[in-house]
Amino acid sequence: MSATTPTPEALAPDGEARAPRRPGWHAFMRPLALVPAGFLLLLLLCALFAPAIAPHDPFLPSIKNRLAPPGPVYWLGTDDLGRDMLSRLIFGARTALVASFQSVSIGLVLGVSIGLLAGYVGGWVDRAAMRFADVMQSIPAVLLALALIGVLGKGLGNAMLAVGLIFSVSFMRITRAVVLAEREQLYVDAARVLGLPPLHIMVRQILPNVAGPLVVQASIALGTALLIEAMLSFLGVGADSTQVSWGAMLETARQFQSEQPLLPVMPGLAITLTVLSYNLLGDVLRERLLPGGGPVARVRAGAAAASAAAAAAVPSPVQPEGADGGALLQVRGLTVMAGESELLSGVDLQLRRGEVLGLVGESGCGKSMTASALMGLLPPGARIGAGSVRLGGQELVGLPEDAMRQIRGKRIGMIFQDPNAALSPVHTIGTQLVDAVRAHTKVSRREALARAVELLELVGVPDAARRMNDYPHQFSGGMAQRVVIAGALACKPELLIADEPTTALDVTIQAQVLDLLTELREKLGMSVLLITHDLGVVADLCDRVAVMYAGQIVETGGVEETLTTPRHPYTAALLQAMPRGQSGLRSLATIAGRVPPAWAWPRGCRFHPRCPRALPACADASVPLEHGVRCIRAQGDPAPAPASTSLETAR
Ligand SMILES: Nc1ncnc2c1ncn2[C@@H]1O[C@H](COP(=O)(O)OP(=O)(O)OP(=O)(O)O)[C@@H](O)[C@H]1O
Repeated sequence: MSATTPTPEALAPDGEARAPRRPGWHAFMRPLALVPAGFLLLLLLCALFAPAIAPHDPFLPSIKNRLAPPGPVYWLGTDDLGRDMLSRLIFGARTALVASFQSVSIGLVLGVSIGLLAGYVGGWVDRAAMRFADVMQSIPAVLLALALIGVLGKGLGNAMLAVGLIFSVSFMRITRAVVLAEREQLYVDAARVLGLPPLHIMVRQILPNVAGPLVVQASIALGTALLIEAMLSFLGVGADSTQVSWGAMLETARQFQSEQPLLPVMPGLAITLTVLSYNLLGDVLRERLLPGGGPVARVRAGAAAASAAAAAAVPSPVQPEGADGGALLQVRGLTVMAGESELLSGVDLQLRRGEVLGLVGESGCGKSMTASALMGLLPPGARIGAGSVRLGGQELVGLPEDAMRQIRGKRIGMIFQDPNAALSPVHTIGTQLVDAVRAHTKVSRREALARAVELLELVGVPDAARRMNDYPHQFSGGMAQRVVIAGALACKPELLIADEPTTALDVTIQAQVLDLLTELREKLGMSVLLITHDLGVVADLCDRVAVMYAGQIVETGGVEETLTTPRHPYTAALLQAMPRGQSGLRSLATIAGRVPPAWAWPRGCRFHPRCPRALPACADASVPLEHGVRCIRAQGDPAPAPASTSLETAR
């Protein structure tokens, strides 16, 4: 791999990735959608312009014309008090729409707020919300509405408040379910890594994903609300005599149906057609907006940015370095626990300014856990048991969350393995980069936009200004990773943690992204902690390497000496297990066995059960890391483990 100037990948010209096919808004051009949409539009117009449209005063009685059949003056006839049925229907549309929108809005505001909080915070808040929802849903909606009206008093406003409370339960459940799924997504981790506050993450990152299901549910709820309003007005606890309600018109019609059989037809039809229209429209929206056919439908196919962390537009002040000997990052004895298990045991790392340190090891060795501990973003259940993490002399372990949020993104940036998952699918790249820039920097939106374009240019995204308006799914994997890197650099962090930044990418693109990292490190002078499985990448990019096994650093040193004369048998085994271009059809060496789980780290040297050079003493007591190696043979006998190789071979 050569460190050449990054070029946009050839596989996807201009970085374009084709978006998955999905039904467009032309879905609304079908009769199934046009007819209900047209009907609802007509209703809306009636509601808005009722006084202008209605031919008569809907409240003006005319006893001499009572129960008149349809005719040239009263097109739809009159009711028992001689009031014009057509005018009452038109005014009834106003009541129906206001009441249903009012209750659905109440339901949405309440349900979405509680659902967001319950899903995101979890714990007792979630349990309390769910038990409350269970109780509410075990009672039939109309009974509950009647009970609430009993407490709140009669009247359409109270009736709709009651209905809104009932609806809030279903909105809450939907929101919570989506939040539970979304909060585990990498783009949410990415937002945390940026140092964005929880409210911002909930509202700006997660909430847009709930929009599709909510719109569908709301359209169905509008129909239900209208039915409940009609029912309550029919029972005499909804609309009063100053309002016209289709439900109340039906009640009157019931009483005088024997004298005027046409009386219930029009209000009945109005209710039926409106509810049907809401439901048909809900079906079209479902097809358009929900997974399997919608914009929110996991269109992650190629995004990657808002992730990383980063902050201030100017380099943040570095604390006095004191005893850290010029190191930017100094990790000492870092131990991470989950219950009784040690996931990391006394990890020591040191990273100088402008240096690239590779952290390597098999899957399950603790590389990502180390990165999470450095960022102060351990998964639930894991905690720091001991040790210290100093960044530019400032201790990070034990720092309050607010202070840590100022470090994340601002002084430490992070990029992730899967660029497609690291970006929010519902925001443009421009919005996400602007958020990244403004997370820690007080700049205007215009300045942040200019900086975002600069960042995209810096990471080699062609036609940067135009691409600001694109969504993540419109970027290829390599381009998406460039956007993620741009997000991570938004505030010029001193340290960039790159957690397997190329694993999810095509081989040809991997080289370009690695070249980009090399170039950026030279240009910006930042330190990089590069987590990888690939010793070839380490040989290419890193100055020093730390080899990790079973939650411990087992060997650390300069890249050249460590990869050419490994001293720990595990490093030697990793090198032997590397595929080499010139090896022809030679079968690949593997390391026998697998990394044990954290609760079963072996006694003594943790690698001894898999080590070809193990001595009986290796199982006796744990081995300290001395002179950069954690092996009693290497410490007693300076001869390297048998895997000497040249750096060129490693590459
Ligand atoms: N949330 C968690 N709770 C408890 N143990 C965990 C948790 N996450 C990871 N572990 C354990 O911690 C150890 C280290 O895992 P980690 O993900 O850091 O390994 P890794 O080297 O980064 O692997 P990979 O390369 O696959 O990402 C493993 O034994 C893993 O099972």
